[in-house]
Amino acid sequence: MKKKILLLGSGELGKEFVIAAQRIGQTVIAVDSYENAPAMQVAHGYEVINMLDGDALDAIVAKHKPDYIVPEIEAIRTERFYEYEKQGYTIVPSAKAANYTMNRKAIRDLAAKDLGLKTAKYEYATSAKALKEAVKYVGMPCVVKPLMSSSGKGQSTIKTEADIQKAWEYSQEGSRGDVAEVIVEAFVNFNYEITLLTVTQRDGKTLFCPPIGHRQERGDYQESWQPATMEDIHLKTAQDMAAQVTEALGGAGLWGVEFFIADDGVYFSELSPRPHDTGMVTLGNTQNFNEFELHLRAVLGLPIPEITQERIGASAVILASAHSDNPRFEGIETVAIAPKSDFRLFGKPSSRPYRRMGVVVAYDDLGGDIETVTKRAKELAGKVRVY
Ligand SMILES: Nc1ncnc2c1ncn2[C@@H]1O[C@H](COP(=O)(O)OP(=O)(O)OP(=O)(O)O)[C@@H](O)[C@H]1O
Ligand SMILES: NCC(=O)N[C@@H]1O[C@H](COP(=O)([O-])[O-])[C@@H](O)[C@H]1O
Ligand SMILES: [Mg+2]
Repeated sequence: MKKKILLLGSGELGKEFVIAAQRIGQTVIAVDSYENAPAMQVAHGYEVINMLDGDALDAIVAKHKPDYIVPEIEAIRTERFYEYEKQGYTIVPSAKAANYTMNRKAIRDLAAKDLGLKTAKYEYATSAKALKEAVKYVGMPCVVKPLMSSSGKGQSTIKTEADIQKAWEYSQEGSRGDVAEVIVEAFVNFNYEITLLTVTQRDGKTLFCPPIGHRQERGDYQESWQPATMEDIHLKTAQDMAAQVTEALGGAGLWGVEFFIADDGVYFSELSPRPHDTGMVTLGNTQNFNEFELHLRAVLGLPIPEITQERIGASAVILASAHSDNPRFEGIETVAIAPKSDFRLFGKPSSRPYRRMGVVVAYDDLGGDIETVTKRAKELAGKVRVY
């Protein structure tokens, strides 16, 4: 069962996935747009290409003939995946899943229109003028996001009409790919938000991890914790929605399905067809298998007997404060000496303000206090300076 995996995207999430794959003897070729990306540092081989360039993608697929193609980022010419699937390649989780989730329009229309799931009221716009109309339709406050982006890039909130032009310009700076369109969503005044890690398997059985709570700033996650305290009825609703969306997209793998929980119920937000950044909390061994190991098992078609919560935990991000081509880390000792805590530094070769460079995980026994653990993770991460 030695398989070759072509990993498209080589950030921190890919790196942990490669480590999980290495541990059971799989071969991984890591791909990204720059050299020495985190996952490349632990893979068997690497390729540096622009993954939005379909011809460049075709060339490396033909060169490596992988058993599995595993997307890791949101900037890939995923239209080509349908062709690879026809040629007999396995795309993880499936060509449709990777293609639909790459573009907010495809996945939102599938969830809201085809499946009838509850989402924020939304509209699309292709110009500043159209944005103005769209804002009128969804109402203020509302959130603007490029159709192709992630980690909050190009995302802003419109509170008054004066914000509209700025929001359009900002969205165009943060957009990946050649798509100039944005989605405008009514602001959901949620009480809390969660990621529901969902595992679809080749045998058809879908498994759920305990829900992960998280807090976001600038559209990017700051802390996550597991388990999130939530009402059973909301969890059940979220699980039903996650099962529906993942089934409609098809394929085997781990998915990060995002929900907002508000007074009027559970809203589907979006999903990643791969390990989720907020799921890095599982690196604190909060579960019997972390999210990367689960993804790998599902990809390889290895059985997963059960998913159990082994302890409670939290993660908090370590962000850079400056641009550097040789980032330095200060304060790691403070984290290292703290009990029931651990950290990862991703090894990104350069930094820029707010770039995620590492993560602190803190944990406690089942029955411990999740708020205390989260506070500890956050305080420890705050002791690290990257510049
Ligand atoms: N309609 C909304 N109402 C309220 N808050 C929102 C809305 N849309 C997004 N947010 C906030 O912004 C965060 C990031 O949004 P979203 O997940 O859509 O962006 P993203 O760029 O895809 O991020 P990532 O790639 O990290 O998942 C959400 O987790 C939530 O906190
Ligand atoms: N929310 C998506 C997410 O967290 N993706 C993770 O961030 C990396 C890009 O980081 P970079 O922008 O610092 O290169 C991606 O490669 C992936 O691991
Ligand atoms: Mg998100």
